[in-house]
Amino acid sequence: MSKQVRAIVIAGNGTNCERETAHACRLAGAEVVDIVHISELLSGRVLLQDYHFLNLAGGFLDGDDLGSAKAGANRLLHAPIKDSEEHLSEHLRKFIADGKLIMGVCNGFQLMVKMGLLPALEKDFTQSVTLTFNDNGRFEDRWVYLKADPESPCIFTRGLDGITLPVRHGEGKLVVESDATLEQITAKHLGVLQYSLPDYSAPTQDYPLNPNGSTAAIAGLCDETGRLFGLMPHPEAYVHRTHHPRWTREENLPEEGMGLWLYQNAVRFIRDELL
Ligand SMILES: NC(=O)CC[C@H](N)C(=O)O
Repeated sequence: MSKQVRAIVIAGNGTNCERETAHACRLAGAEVVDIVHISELLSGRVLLQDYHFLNLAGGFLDGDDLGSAKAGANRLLHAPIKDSEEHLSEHLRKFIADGKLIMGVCNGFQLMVKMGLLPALEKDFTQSVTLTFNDNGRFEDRWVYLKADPESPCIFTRGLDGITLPVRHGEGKLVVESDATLEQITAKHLGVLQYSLPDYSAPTQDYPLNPNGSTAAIAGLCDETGRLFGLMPHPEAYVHRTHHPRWTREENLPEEGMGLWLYQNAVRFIRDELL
C-alpha cells in the first residue's frame, strides 16, 4: 500500500451523513476516501483491510426499527461474506487487531455500542451499554458544549479541552448495564466527552445542556486503546467557521470548525503510526 491515508465511509440501509463524513476526512488530509455501500463489503468486492480509518456515519439505519442501529449491528456481526466461509465480523476483528481506527457518529455510535465495540470492556463484541430514548421522549436538534477528558486514551480528542458541536437524535441517552460498568468506564477514562456547561468547566445533567439525560453526562466513548471512538454529536457538521450558528456575531471562533479537529487527529495518528 502506498503512503496514503485511506478512509472508508459505510453507506446504505438508511445512513444519511456519508457525504459530509467523507468531506471531513478529505479536509483533514486523508488522500483516499471511499463511500462504500454495506452490500459492497458483504459481497467481498471491497475489503476493509485496504483502509486505515473506518467511518460509521449518522442516519436512520433500518428506520430505527427495533431501536436505533440494532438491526444494523446484527447484520455486521452475523452476515457472511458472499461465496466465502468468512464473516464480515472476522474482517472487522482483524482491522481492529491491526491497530486501525474506527469512529462512529450518532447512528454510527449507536451501531458501535450495540455491536459491543464500545466501550469494549469485555473483548470480542460483548455489549455492556446502550443508547436509548432521550429523557424527554423527543428528537433533539441543538448545539451542545462538550468537555474532553485530558486523561483519556482517546486518539481523536488529543489536545482538546472543550468543543461545541450539534446533536440531532432521538436515542442518545447512554445507559450502562451495571454500576461496575460505569466504574470501569470512569476509572479507565473511556467516557471521553461529556455534555458540559458553556465554559467547559464541569459536566452537567441539566436539560438542555445535556439533551438526553445520559448517564454521567457521557456524549462520547472510546475503548482502552483509544483507537475506537463514538459520539452522539456530529463533528462532520462543524468543519468550517461558518457552520457555527453564531459565526457572524461571535469573535474568536477558529477558522476551522471544531469537529474537524477530531478527523485531523485521526489522520495525524495514521501518518505517524500506521504508514
Ligand atoms: N443523526 C442520527 O444519526 C440519528 C440517530 C438515530 N436515528 C436517532 O434518532 O437517535
